[in-house]
Amino acid sequence: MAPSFDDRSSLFNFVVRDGNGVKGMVDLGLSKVPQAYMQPPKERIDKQNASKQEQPPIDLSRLGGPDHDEVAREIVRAAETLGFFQVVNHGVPVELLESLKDTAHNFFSLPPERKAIYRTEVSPTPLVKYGTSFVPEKERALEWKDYISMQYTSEAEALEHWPIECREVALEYLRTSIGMVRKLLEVLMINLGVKPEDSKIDALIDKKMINMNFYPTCPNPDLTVGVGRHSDMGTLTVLLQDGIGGLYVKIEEDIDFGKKGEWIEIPPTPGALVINVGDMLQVLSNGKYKSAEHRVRTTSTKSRVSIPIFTIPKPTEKIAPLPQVVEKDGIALYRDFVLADYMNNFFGNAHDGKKSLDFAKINSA
Ligand SMILES: O=C(O)CCC(=O)C(=O)O
Ligand SMILES: [Fe+2]
Repeated sequence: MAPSFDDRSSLFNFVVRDGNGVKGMVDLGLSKVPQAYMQPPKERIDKQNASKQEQPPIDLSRLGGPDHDEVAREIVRAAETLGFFQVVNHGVPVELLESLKDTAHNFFSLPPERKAIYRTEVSPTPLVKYGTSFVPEKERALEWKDYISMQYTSEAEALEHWPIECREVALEYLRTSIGMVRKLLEVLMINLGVKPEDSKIDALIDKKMINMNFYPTCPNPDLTVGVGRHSDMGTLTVLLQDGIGGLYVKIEEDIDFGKKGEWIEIPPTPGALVINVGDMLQVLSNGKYKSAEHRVRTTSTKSRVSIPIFTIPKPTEKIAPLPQVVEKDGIALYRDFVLADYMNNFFGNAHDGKKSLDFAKINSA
């Protein structure tokens, strides 16, 4: 018999503990969203009143050519304002983007038992984690999302431990994206006055995680969120979204295309990848680059997939605003800390906008 989804603990057991996910619940047939997923009014996403980001994607093939400086300025400006931009000619083959989306759909169509072997409590490897929502134990309202997360340590370990259904395409995505991430970081670091030889880019992207997010169709998209307001904790995120849309970013400060505090949709753009600044880059740049607050809407018509690569410094890395920037600014806005401590705090709490950065903020600043 189907469990009663009106009762939070039986819902929790079915969706979270037994690994059926939101997908398992939706597959049983739902005419309305269970209470556990209903967001308070201030967290709901008003689709009607949000505008779309209209900036064309940045063409990365122009880096290193005669237009290099102009493209570099576009990248810097995007990182300093919205903290989100799209790129094309990024070096990741367009056919691979299609395979990634198909792979994500195929993976989440597997029977629940096949996915549930990767639940944190039982996963045969610490590198792979399958789950739902973000931190279900701590959330007042759950997020309408299932995910599989794959941590990269080496090719050999990925080939051995990542789920067989996704390992080849996920690895190829990582291999072909990382060069682009390095180039973007080079541009962003040089703009901060850091010499390329001092920029320690490898240390900033030492840890890499690929997630496949699955947002099943939802009977009440107006009451739920796919992902609640958050910023990403790492350095830069590369994100592939499909054609459905629903990714919204909060405008940090007045810019040509919007006012501070408004939410703007990053429109799906065929062949493009989305890039966003994470908390670590905001700290390193002493607040110049914006780790943007973002969230995801659900849809009633089609399930959506998105596939982010999170680049993160080494867990033992000491993070602090770069001396070159602090010297210029005359003040440090963030204290120094060890990355692992920041991560524990980030993954130990429900999503709450940019509150994660309070961990490092110097309040008197
Ligand atoms: O699904 C999306 O478009 C964004 C997902 C996201 O923000 C995340 O996984 O951190
Ligand atoms: Fe995110």
